[in-house]
Amino acid sequence: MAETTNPVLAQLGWRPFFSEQVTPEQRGSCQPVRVMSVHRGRVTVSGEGIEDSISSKLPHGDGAEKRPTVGDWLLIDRETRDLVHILDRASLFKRPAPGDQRRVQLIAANVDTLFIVTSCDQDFNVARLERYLVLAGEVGVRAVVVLTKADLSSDADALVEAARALQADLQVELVNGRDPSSADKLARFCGFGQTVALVGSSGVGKSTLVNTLTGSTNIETQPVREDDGKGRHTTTVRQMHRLAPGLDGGGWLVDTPGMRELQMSEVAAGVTEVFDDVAAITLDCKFANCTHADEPECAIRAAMADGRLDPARVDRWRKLAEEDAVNSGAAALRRSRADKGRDRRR
Ligand SMILES: Nc1nc2c(ncn2[C@@H]2O[C@H](COP(=O)(O)OP(=O)(O)OP(=O)(O)O)[C@@H](O)[C@H]2O)c(=O)[nH]1
Ligand SMILES: [Zn+2]
Repeated sequence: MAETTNPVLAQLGWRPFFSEQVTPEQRGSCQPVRVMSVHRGRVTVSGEGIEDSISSKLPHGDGAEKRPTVGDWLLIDRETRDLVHILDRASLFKRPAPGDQRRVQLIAANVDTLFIVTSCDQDFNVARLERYLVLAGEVGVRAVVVLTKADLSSDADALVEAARALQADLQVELVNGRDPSSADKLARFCGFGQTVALVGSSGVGKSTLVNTLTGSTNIETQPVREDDGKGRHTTTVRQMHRLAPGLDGGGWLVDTPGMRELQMSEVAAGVTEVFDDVAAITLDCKFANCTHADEPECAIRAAMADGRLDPARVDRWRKLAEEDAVNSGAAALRRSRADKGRDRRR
């Protein structure tokens, strides 16, 4: 398809995964655009020769995942600019809708790399990093641990090692988020057509990093004027930021409140991926349903005893696996919340 070589689309992240989904009929009547931000009933989109706000209503079919979200690729009618189709997503961040656990809230689509941001000072926490790695594994994006505030720490190298030990071949970058030359270490993930997103606790330096990577002084003040479809102009905040041109012609950075708040939803696939070594050892337990507590011939206890497995790591694996089982039902989830509340009150 011609669009694969179109530089405007390529810069927006268009690639064979998307172009291959377009049928010959759609090629004639539709054009692909990427969602830059989402508002009530409307989305702002960018494509070849188009920067516009369009209705986010699909002609047929509804349901949670049938709504466009930030980062989505859409096919729109060349003439009417009506939304025709949402292309399958290469990756999708979602969570249970706040206040209604049965509904799904979409957060961002087609992210290539997730920056898991933590700082060298008080925030560094192995269990939290592991949770984010599980999330990245579940969504299917490449994870990069970004350790900020390198300039404030004297034992940063030890933290880098601790983070690297979490997963084979895990990328860990130590940066001073305020210093562009230091943040340049992240450039190889931010190149032409690439999309990155950040997660991490409050205060670890996400905004600082976003400002440095986009070459802007304040991301909060990048309004876009857009037509609300009724002839009025409203001012909204962009959710996909162009990365600094110095970073190889620019990729994209998704920064939305939903993304920042993201913790974990259901972690099924992810837990086994991050803890694949632990999962492999459980296969050697005598009983398939071993709880690794006091059963005879338990491979997990044996591995802890002879030093092959770190008991603290096994403990975290257990907690995540339990949470996983609980999360698989919304009712069960509410029960667990109630239990946790009760525990805290004890
Ligand atoms: N010395 C130093 N300070 C940093 C670095 N990164 C961030 N800071 C400072 O840490 C504080 C918090 O940084 P923010 O970028 O606001 O953190 P955040 O993660 O966006 O926090 P929320 O907006 O609450 O989510 C600010 O005072 C930053 O200037 C760094 O690499 N080195
Ligand atoms: Zn066992």
